Amino acid sequence: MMCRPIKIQMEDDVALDLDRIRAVRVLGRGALGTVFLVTAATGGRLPPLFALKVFDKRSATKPHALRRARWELSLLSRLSAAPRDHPHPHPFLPSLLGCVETPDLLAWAIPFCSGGDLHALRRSLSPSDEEAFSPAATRFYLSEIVVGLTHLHSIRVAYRDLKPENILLRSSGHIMLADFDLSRHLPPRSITASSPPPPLPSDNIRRPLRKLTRVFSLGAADNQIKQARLARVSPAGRRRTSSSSISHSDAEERSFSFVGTEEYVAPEVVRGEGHGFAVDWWALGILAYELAYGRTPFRGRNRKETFRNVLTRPPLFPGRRRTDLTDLIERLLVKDPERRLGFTGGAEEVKGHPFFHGVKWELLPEVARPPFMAPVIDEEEEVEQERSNNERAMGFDVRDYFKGLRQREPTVPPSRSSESLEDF
Ligand SMILES: Nc1ncnc2c1ncn2[C@@H]1O[C@H](COP(=O)(O)OP(=O)(O)OP(=O)(O)O)[C@@H](O)[C@H]1O
Repeated sequence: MMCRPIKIQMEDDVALDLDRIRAVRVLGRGALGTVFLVTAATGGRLPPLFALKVFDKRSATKPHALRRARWELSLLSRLSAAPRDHPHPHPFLPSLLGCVETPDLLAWAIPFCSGGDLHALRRSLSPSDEEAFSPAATRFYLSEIVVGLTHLHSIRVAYRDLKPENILLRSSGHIMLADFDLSRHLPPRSITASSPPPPLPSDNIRRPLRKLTRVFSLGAADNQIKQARLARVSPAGRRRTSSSSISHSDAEERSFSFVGTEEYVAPEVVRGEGHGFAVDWWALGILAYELAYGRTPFRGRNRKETFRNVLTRPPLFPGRRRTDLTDLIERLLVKDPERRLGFTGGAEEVKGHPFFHGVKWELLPEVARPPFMAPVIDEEEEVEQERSNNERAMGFDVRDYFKGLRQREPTVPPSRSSESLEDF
């Protein structure tokens, strides 16, 4: 089959050759695509294992699904393009390893995160949802997320889908924000101040790694960080929300589409007022709450109740003890976006909150022992063994995977993705 590369701005050639890669297994299925663990033929520029997100053009009944897939790809390309002042891939954002388009598929490769996602990790640690991460672990993850958001905002991109399921964990234990199909470029006038990306070193660069305690000033209680083996738990499906865009003459400045995951949607989005970068700071508040307390603060019995809570209720904290974390959450969960932490001062304002006091932001990627490390996976070894045992039996071709799906479902019903992305 002819595979044609997508024209995107990259310094290196990123065209993937589907004849030279084999899928080992499906890593996950989302509203937009299926993600595979993939191995490439030896000798190329690709790592031995990587993730391949594949968008099946034939199963998408709505044109905006393809548009979203293309947007995600173009953003990844942009994140990977190395401007002179920031020459390495961002440590907490994915880099684009390659991409390919066929008449049926649009596929792109990003680094494989063997640690699963934060939602699965939290559930594996506390299945009852009662306990959650320690303050130190919460601070570590929030800090890395803030650095990722700082960079996105600096290139005028609002993420709009911050939630634990989209925070993947690399084998190093550091985070990688994933899933950018809901993100949106916001033109300058809508921008709340956001600082330029810090000159973070790539995690490809060999440097002496640092201990968590040298990057964070940890209190005694915070030192009780436990090592945990990660269970591969499928993230519980949380409904993503997407309904009609609200038309507005000012639409160039702000986004008026109604997207996100119910429990993470900001009040201004519920009210249909249009939104800017402050939606990400709101979502950071929800995430901070969920990481610390094991549940989101405004969840109701149904969508209507959740939204009512989002609009009217203050977050309530178990035990009512006031801490820097509860203060941070309250300031991020201010209903009026213009009074929300981060609106006026951007990421620097968030970083300056006392909860983050002592965080050495530029050293974060060098923390050698993050709170949780993924179990050492020997998939790479397995792949190598299989490869030497029997080259032809190794894995499967992603094109065959989708052909097989189509044969089993001759008339493809509207997919979950096309339903949930309706009218975007
Ligand atoms: N780089 C990666 N490494 C490991 N697993 C990954 C990677 N990227 C994605 N996954 C897995 O695949 C799942 C689906 O990926 P992703 O969220 O990007 O797809 P999507 O179709 O955009 O989903 P959504 O419905 O959230 O929009 C993720 O939840 C995750 O479990």
